Amino acid sequence: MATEIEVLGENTPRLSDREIRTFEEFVGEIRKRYGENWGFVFDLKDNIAQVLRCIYTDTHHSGLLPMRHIPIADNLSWRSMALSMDEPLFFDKFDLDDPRSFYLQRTIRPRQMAIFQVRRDSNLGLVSMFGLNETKAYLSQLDLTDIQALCQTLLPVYEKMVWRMEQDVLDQATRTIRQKETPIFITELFNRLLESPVLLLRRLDGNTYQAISQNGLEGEWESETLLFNVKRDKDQVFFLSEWGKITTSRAIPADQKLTGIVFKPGHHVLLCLGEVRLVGKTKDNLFHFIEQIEKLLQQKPYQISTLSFLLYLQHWIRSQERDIKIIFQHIIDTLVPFLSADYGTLALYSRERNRLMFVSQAGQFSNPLKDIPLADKEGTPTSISAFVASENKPYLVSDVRRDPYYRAFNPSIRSEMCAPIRVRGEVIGLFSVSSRELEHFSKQDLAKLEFYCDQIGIALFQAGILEKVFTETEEAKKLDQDFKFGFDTHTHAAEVTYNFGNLVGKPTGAMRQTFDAIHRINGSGREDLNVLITGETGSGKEMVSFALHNSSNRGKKPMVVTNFASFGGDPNLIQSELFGHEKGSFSGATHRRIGCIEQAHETTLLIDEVGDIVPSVQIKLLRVLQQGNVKKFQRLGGQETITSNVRILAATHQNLWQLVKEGKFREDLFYRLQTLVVRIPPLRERLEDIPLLAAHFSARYEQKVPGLKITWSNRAMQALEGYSWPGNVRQLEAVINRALVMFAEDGNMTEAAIEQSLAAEMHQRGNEQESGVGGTQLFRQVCDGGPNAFWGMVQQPYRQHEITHANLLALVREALTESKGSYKQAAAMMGIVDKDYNRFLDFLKNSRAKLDYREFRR
Ligand SMILES: Nc1ncnc2c1ncn2[C@@H]1O[C@H](COP(=O)(O)OP(=O)(O)OP(=O)(O)O)[C@@H](O)[C@H]1O
Repeated sequence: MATEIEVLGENTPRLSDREIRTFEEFVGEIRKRYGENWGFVFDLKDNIAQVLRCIYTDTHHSGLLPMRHIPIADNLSWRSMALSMDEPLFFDKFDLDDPRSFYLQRTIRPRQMAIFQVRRDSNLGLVSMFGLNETKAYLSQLDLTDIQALCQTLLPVYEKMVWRMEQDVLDQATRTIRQKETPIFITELFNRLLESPVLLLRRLDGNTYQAISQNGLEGEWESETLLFNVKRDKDQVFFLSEWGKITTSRAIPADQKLTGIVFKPGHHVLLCLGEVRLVGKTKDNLFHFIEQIEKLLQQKPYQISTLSFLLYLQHWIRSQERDIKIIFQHIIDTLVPFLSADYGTLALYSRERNRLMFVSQAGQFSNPLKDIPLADKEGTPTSISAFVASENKPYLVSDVRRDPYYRAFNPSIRSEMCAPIRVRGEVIGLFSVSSRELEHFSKQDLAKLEFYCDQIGIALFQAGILEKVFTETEEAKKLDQDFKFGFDTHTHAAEVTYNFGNLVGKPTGAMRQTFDAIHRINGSGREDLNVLITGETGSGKEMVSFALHNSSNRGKKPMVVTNFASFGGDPNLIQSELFGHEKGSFSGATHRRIGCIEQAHETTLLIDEVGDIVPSVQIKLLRVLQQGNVKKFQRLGGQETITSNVRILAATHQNLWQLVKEGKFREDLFYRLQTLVVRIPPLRERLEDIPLLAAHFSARYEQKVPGLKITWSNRAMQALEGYSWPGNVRQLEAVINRALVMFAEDGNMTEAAIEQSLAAEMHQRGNEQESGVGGTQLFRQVCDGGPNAFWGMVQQPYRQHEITHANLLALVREALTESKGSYKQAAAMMGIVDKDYNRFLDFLKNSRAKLDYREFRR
């Protein structure tokens, strides 16, 4: 018998001749093998509307199907049931009176029914077979397996159809959303989703409602007054159990039940006319929509917002845009807020390399986008995403601190979920989202995430840009290698090549220009150019120098650092520091000394606080800087010409131009240094970096205290973000460390711990300004500290910037006050033994802390 095929349903996409032929061949093959008496129905799963759409049936048996679509829900119908199963569903003696047969017309009485799944990862649709002849039709278990396999030949058509159908719905909705006001869009959307006429009402007061939009309803439904009782079912759905007074220009058809959904917290009511059953995924989706809509409707004027997430997702994927990074960024930007997550990442999985490439991120945090292997040497997954990639299953983590695969990058993250993006069953990527809240995501959220990932997979496949994804990401990865800013706190630290050292900063934030500058300088390969690094004290100038040095050809040798702030403006000392001196070249020059330019042969020299070099030495430095990398000079008091191949970097916290204007800095040297400038913004201009820095310092601290796991409360982080940080990153580090040592119990960083540490900080800074009180305290501590306490309690912390110059001055002032101007006695009080007395004086001199003793002789 010739097979005729009919397309059913208005919203069903049209089929090409080739697709029709595929179905015909399938039907022909089954009839050939199993007899002529089979009728067929082909259903497709519509993810957006959450219904089964009948796409074909053979004409002969078209009476089997009603035109309306079947909601996908357990036990609602045999077909929706079969959709949720892995195995074919088979009835030898089919019972037409079972309520689950509701969607089959009673005019035809099939004896047998078999429903098969067409599946890739999840079921895309069904093939139903109805045996109409009592005697002939019979299928064995073996036959079922055979037919199930045969059904897979339809897979390409099903995949294409799913795609086209979604396109179609989304296209229409996208057009609507662009053209119309939100209420109209909402009613259209619900009308489409629920396949029921809908009415959107706004509460005026009490129980008076006004209709603001309607769809699928005939007649006018204006300014209605409505009384209704809502019934709340156990899952929080509100149904209208009874209409109050409602005026319409048309009567409500008697055979239609009325159902309503009340928006939470409820200034709006969406009424659906007809039988709307909310079950399974449909309900989840609707809830999500309802919440979004409620938010949307509260805004004035009504505006389009995240409600359209799916539409925009599809829109971006189907647009002419072929830059995968842009597409991914749009996907993730849309979905992260929609999933009420604080952060999300999208990674690609390269099977050949067995690595994950993180390509986009969105949300409140930022992490270097890395390329990491799937497992470490022991075979343990390197992250939650890696675990999901290897298992090919979604994964929900309610508390990341208890998860073996979680790798912290931000201390505020508490829960996470991740799902694979698959194309033809193979994992090609991972989408993970995280939150600051414990147990933030539910199983339903995970199901949603999986659903979105399925959409992304289908879309990428259909858009035919997957190959491009991989090649482009490889290229991007090469570029990213140079941009490996940031840090990593735990095990995959070894993975990161710190071309920029441990320089932490949000690549998209205020540090962007600094990173760009470093990147450009590194990329230029011009190591003969002078680089000046500017930034306030503690902002990270030394770290930037290390970043420049480490990534240069000279990076294998250690960088030499000199700081002129400690030379008290003494020209001999400064010159000697730079060029070295011969024995006896000036009083105190008891030995030959090798200067730092010479020490830095074949490596880099950082001249810190270059603004502190006195003008008489500036001219000599200028001559050196003019020479290119190979410097020729003589030691102080020497005749021999020394050659050193050195790259010089200079840093300053001062405004050099101001010094030029004041006559303290040579203009020619100023211009020479200005060739390339890397500016580091103060921390107060990049508060977005604080969470990253906090995580970085916490991780460092954790390494020092085995077993300690530091946790951050949101409010603690906010307290950090609320301070102005005059001492920049160094001060932040000090505040965090102090809070950890003194105020945080078991590593719990609370707001109180931060507040206390900040209070101590402010107290100390206040003392510094008064230059005295802090000194008294420090002096007492040193005196009580026993022999040699001075070196450990003062000299070392001063060098490490843990105590400031003002603190040191205050200490010396206090010591001299106590000793009435005697340095000898002051030294003894502070535990300095005789043989170290000169060392003590030298230290004070070099630190510009050797005060005139005469002031204290009273
Ligand atoms: N971007 C950053 N990432 C991580 N740590 C940083 C960063 N910037 C600064 N730090 C930390 O802050 C401290 C001060 O940094 P650094 O010594 O580089 O500042 P500086 O500008 O050279 O200070 P100064 O002007 O006092 O010499 C260091 O201990 C470093 O660990």
